[in-house]
Amino acid sequence: MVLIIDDDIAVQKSLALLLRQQGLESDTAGNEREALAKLAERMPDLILLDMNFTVDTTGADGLATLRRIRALNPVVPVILITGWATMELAIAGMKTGANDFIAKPWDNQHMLQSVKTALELQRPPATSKNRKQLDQQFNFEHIVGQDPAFLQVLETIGRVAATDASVLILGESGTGKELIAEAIHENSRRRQHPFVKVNLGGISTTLFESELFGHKRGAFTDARFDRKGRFEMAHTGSIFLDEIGELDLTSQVKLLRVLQDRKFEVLGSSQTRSVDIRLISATNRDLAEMVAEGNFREDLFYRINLITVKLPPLRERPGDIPLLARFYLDNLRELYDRPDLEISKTAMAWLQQYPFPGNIRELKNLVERTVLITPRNFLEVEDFRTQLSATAKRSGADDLPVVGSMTLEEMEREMIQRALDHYDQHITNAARALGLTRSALYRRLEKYGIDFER
Ligand SMILES: Nc1ncnc2c1ncn2[C@@H]1O[C@H](COP(=O)(O)OP(=O)(O)OP(=O)(O)O)[C@@H](O)[C@H]1O
Repeated sequence: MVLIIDDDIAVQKSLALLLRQQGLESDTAGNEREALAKLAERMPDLILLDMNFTVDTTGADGLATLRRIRALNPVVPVILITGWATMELAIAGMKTGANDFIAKPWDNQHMLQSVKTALELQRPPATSKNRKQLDQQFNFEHIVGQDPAFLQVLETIGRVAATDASVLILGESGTGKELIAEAIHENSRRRQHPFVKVNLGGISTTLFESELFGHKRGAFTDARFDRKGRFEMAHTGSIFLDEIGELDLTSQVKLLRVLQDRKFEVLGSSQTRSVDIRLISATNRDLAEMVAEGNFREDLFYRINLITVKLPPLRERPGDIPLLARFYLDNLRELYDRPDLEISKTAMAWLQQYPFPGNIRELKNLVERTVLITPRNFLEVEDFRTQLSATAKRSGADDLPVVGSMTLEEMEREMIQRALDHYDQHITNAARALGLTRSALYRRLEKYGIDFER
């Protein structure tokens, strides 16, 4: 049963009808006293609480009611309904332990999505499963790992995949955030629909709107054709916003608006469009710290992280290193038709103690490079070590310009240009060769004003 707390009878009725159409029973309360009496009688499965449910539009009563509900029951899911004007109250409500918030006027589909998600997530998480059990239940193909902390991640994403909950994936560069985002989509009921990836690190403020919302021909000087935005492409599917921590404050407001209302306008068109998406985002930045410093909007933070998943760095799960190394070796055996490829025991132990600052991506590259360069099939410690030091040596002292002839910045610019030329302007490859994330490379391209072909 869902308890609707609102003094507006029209709101009570329309919410009750919406829920009934989905087979959900509901009850209503017009004020706090009535609500608390009903809660004492029977605890509902979910509460919908209007933050402005008295004539006093400060909404302070909604917050006070939420506190009382939490004192009575710390776990019953509560979704706040709030006007744009009282958004800070919704944020205060999230801190007080609300599960989600919806802005008025709400979109019915978005409301139901939030209700169903809260109800589904309420089920107690299963006890820790081993990898085999997880594989029987979910599709985690191409994902290697059985370290307990990593299995916990797989268990969480398996459980939340079926809901429409927004998921925020945190982790250092190369820990597999994109792979995990894909797995969430693949295990969701949206799997037959698009999975659209957007790298927010590479998008300037001016490009942001046209990239995400699309534009009409003539919307601005360079808009020679109509362009479909990423949100529209992701309709009925999932949208993956990578490097969300790189987004500037202006773009954050625009993103919040569409996530809140599930509505947006194509640039150059006055028509409002509705969109049905599941949001997955990722970053290697400390978003909570960015919120504290005022560099990331708190309301956006709460909007994107109904569920947070933290991927452990590879050095914290050394037990997975041999599994990953063998996985990549198997792929290479097939790819290069070298069935006898093998990693010696000592080499495996050596790999296991290496800290891999670049995480899984670095391990993958190291295995690939070593296989390519080494003519023998039996790979020893020396073969791996040579590859590591070869990378280090390429920037070795002998080849460096004379002190005073170049600044560090000039060298950086030069190196970036060389990497782009070497890889025919392929950003991902150039970034990898430079040991940067794509977004870090984009930032530098902008900083140095280097032209590149997208
Ligand atoms: N558990 C895993 N099993 C197998 N391969 C993995 C695993 N995790 C990551 N990888 C591989 O490592 C590489 C890096 O992963 P991914 O791009 O998902 O990392 P990321 O955290 O999104 O990195 P960045 O923050 O730099 O964008 C990819 O080639 C991916 O396929």
